[in-house]
Amino acid sequence: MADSALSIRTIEHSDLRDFQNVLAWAFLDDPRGEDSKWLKVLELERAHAVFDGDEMVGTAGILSREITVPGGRQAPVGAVTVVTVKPGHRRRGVASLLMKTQLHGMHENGEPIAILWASEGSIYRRYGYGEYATSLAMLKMPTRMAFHPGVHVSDTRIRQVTREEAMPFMHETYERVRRTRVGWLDRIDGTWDVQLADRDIDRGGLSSYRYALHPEGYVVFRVKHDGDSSGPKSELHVRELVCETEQAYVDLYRFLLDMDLAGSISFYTAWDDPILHMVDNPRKVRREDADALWLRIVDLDRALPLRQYSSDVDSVLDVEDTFCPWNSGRWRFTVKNGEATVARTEDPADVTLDAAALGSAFLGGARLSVLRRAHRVVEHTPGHVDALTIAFLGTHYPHCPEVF
Ligand SMILES: CC(=O)SCCNC(=O)CCNC(=O)[C@H](O)C(C)(C)COP(=O)(O)OP(=O)(O)OC[C@H]1O[C@@H](n2cnc3c(N)ncnc32)[C@H](O)[C@@H]1OP(=O)(O)O
Repeated sequence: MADSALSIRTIEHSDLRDFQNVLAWAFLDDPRGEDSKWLKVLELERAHAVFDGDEMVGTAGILSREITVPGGRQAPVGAVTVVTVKPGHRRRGVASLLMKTQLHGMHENGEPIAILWASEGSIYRRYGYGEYATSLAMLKMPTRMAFHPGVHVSDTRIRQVTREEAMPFMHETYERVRRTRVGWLDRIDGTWDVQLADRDIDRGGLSSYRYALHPEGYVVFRVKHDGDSSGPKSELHVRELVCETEQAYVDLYRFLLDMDLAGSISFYTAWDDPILHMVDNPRKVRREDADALWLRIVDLDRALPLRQYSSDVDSVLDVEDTFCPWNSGRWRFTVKNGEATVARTEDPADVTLDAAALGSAFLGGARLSVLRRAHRVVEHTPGHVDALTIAFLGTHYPHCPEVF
């Protein structure tokens, strides 16, 4: 429950200095004033601040984006960002007030889905966000690994070019590719500036970005220079690898693996990145998994029909949602030929689950059958959880390649 001394409103241009100070201090960062890269994408009319009297003590923003959902469709999504509370004002309901204002506002605007990257794993489930809506694999591999004999590398020439030369091609390629990848987002010019920010302060001690183009894809990476008397062993840190064809993916990986003076490659990539099956010795690829997007179904009856499903089902879902109570209660969820309809019903429930569980499963990330084993989903009619699990799964794991 929020402290009654608190008030909340959207921000104006004159609030930006305080807004940036609060978020910098909350993230243990240096305030950057006008230099903050987040200014390039912040939508003032969707950014909220909480005040204790005249003092700004909390911030949060929503970015109006589009996400690719199963079936290759695009759905509007509120990308929640810069949720911060000034040190000294925590644990008195500031973040909860921000979350409630955002989600109720999205409901009134008819925006069906919210997504975020969580700074800590214990914050967002209470607000109905589901973990592992998309996952990440953090891969580290030695260069010069051979491919499995069946992997064909083409003789296409890959060109390393300047940022200015690369940008137009990258914009066009990304725009086509993101429409085919579940979990990928659209980008405006400001998004590119944030995602590929390349000032000294953005580099974390690594080199500036390098850009390499293939006719059907591109790779962006930084270099961490390293080496000793045994020879050079610089690290290539891949920022994004975006390809329209599988051949380009193979060719660009080969380009990186064959880079002279480099000893290893690191890449935060899709959970099911095919590289593990491309190389001759998959154990040489060290892999650590992490949650990526957390997803919140804001309006269940608007959100569920937005995507396509893998098989037919007909189940009554009893949904628990105290934070967004308009979703609570029983819904008949029917899929025919991949298309879903959702309607209120008085029929008995086949499955009970909460909003966060539904959010985890929505893109085909977490499996409802696994959530049942975790006691997050309860089956009342045998067979329904398995049927729903299969309906929600896609051919690939969902993946979101950018942190916003
Ligand atoms: C999408 C993003 O922007 S992710 C970035 C999130 N921001 C940060 O990590 C910056 C540093 N942290 C902060 O600014 C703050 O601690 C926040 C935003 C995480 C939480 O703000 P607060 O105003 O303290 O949260 P609030 O008081 O509303 O807490 C609500 C509940 O969540 C719990 N909670 C809040 N933060 C945390 C946390 N980091 N770990 C565990 N529990 C937490 C509270 O204990 C409380 O639980 P209760 O309802 O059972 O009493």
